[in-house]
Amino acid sequence: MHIYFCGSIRGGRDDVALYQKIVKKCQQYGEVLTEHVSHGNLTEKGEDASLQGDKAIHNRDMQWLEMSDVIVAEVTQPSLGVGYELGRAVVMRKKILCLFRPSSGRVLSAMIRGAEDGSLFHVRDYSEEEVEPILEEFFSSFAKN
Ligand SMILES: O=c1[nH]c(=O)n([C@H]2C[C@H](O)[C@@H](COP(=O)(O)O)O2)cc1CO
Repeated sequence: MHIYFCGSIRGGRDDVALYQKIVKKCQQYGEVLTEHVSHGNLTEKGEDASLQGDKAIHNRDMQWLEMSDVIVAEVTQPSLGVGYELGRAVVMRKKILCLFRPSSGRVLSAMIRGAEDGSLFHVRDYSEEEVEPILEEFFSSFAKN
């Protein structure tokens, strides 16, 4: 299974430790194409785009999104890139799980919360210690479909 993980990069790296936990768990179920999003040494400047530029990052990520069977997004730290990826994934009719931590004090965008449709687009509120069981539940339901 190909898994596309979305997490904030230029939107801010506050949750990178949590991204690592999510990616590690997802790797029990398949190949995470965007493992770099969870790397501790990736700063909010983003990947080194000096050679090919942001267009190369965008085009590679859109190819990976097309290849993916499932999208897992940590959406607590707001990120334009993650919002864009999710919008594109909806058009591609991918199965999507968005994870949000209300303990952050933030209120999730209506464009994400309101996209929940009970079949392809799922939004789960969670606290950090629940993340692994939530992913287990999500991937086991995915295997049945
Ligand atoms: O260097 C990058 N590499 C990359 O893969 N992305 C993708 C993956 C992330 O899920 C998402 C983060 O977007 P943003 O940088 O706007 O927070 O965009 C984004 C950047 C920088 O915008």
